[in-house]
Amino acid sequence: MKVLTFGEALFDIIEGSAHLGGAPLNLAAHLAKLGAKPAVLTAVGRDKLGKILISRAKEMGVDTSYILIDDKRPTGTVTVKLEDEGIPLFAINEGVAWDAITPDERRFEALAAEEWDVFCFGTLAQRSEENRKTLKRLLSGIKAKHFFYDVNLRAGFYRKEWILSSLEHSTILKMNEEEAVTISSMLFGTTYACRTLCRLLMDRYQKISVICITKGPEGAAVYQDGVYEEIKTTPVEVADTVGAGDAFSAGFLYAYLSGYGVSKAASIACTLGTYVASKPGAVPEYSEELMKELGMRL
Ligand SMILES: OC[C@H]1O[C@](O)(CO)[C@@H](O)[C@@H]1O
Repeated sequence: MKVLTFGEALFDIIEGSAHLGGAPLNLAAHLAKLGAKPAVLTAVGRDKLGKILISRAKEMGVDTSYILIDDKRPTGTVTVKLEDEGIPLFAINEGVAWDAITPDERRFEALAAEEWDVFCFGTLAQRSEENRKTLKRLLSGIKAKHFFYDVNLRAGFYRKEWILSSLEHSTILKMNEEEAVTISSMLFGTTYACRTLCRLLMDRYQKISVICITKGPEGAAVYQDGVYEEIKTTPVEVADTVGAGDAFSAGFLYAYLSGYGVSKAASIACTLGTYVASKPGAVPEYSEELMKELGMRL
């Protein structure tokens, strides 16, 4: 399974300790752990953190050949404050390496020459003009069976026009419950229930064939071919919810692209997302128990 993710790669500083982070990198790391072959198109600085990030990503089985090195900007960092129930508040530094993901012609050609199973992107990296340009080129130049858009809104770093153009290009859409409320009022001027929102989005965006909505401890919902289904998850004690959504995405994509139906894929995704919420950071080690469970279900 060949996956390309595009966007931020960084370190989350959660209560003083550094963890690998950035939704596209988290997603790739989980996909690699599950057995896919993910590559990340991002940028780090020519600094110590950048070196560590690349070597950790490599160790986990992520293809780092599209991680660009920026001579001027530092590797991205995010300070994460945890609110009640491990809900994170992000202070996302600006002017960092992943704000200028600008591959040269040779790299663009290499990316366009490959056949990807899925190309994954989000909203945050679109905060810079350089990245919006790169993304535009990728969305029209890359050969991928699926275009996975994780809405993943971060306060202060999204605009309606970026979301609308992202929706135009996606075939699989993922958001959480709060993002569903934002999207609903942004697009339709009112807060529709998730089921109605899914139907309206699919009527409007012909390319979208699957929508996932994560609901924290409640589990998730998945919508395909007019069928809306809710998947329950077993609640856990939460360490922090950082990266739980990214782990959900990885579990869903891995299972769905392996040929499982959307409800089974969403259930596996919930297992992985819940596990990540129970551990500090976005990409914790997998326990024996988790691997056994995934092994039995995949
Ligand atoms: O990508 C932006 C932020 O969101 C996360 O990916 C979690 O979903 C963090 O690791 C990162 O700081």
